[in-house]
Amino acid sequence: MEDMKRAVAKEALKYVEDEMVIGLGTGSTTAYFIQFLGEKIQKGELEEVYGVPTSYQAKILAMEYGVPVVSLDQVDAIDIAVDGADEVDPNLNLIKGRGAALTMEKIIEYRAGTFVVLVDETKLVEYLCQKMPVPIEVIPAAWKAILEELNIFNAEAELRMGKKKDGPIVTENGNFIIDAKFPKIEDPLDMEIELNTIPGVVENGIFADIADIVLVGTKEGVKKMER
Ligand SMILES: O=C[C@H](O)[C@H](O)[C@H](O)COP(=O)(O)O
Repeated sequence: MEDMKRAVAKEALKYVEDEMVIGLGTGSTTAYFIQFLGEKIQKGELEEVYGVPTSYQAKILAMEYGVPVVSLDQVDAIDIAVDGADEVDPNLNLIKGRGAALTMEKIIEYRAGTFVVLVDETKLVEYLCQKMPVPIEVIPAAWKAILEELNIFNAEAELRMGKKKDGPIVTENGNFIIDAKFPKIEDPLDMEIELNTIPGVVENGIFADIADIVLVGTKEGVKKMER
């Protein structure tokens, strides 16, 4: 599994050129990309490249490996964004947010000239929500009302609890996460928009029609899916 993650991360470097502003995703797969990117910059093989992190994890890794970091409000445009995903359907719609960074990820990746997604083959599904729930970032005061509202969609939904923290996890924006397992998402774009109309929802982890390229790590090597 780690070999597949490393392989897709290496492949993603081929899309990076001098003077690019790069959206730096969150998660274990993108961590390799940030590492390899930093190593290339340190060797002088890439120049004038800047990273816009989607989370503290991405920022800390970028600092550790020597990728110059800038914030979204310091750049005019993002040339490319690179990030992992929890599920990818045949039309390159995604579920993201296992790491609770979905809101900043979507803000940055929506704006990227090219959005490259890095996954291993276990993330490929026939339809969204086949295996993974949709993470939904919510305003803390609204969590219970939103949980109840999700019953309309027949979702099995729960508040995400901390592992090394008592009580719910708190996102980098100061919000809670609800993980909602829907029976089957027939129309990802429709569902993405509908969930965001619920008052108190900040953003949800369906990324419909955003990914341009998906690099899939398989036992036979890296495969490319493109829209
Ligand atoms: O919030 C986290 C992100 O959406 C991650 O990019 C996603 O969960 C994939 O992470 P990983 O590469 O560790 O499977």
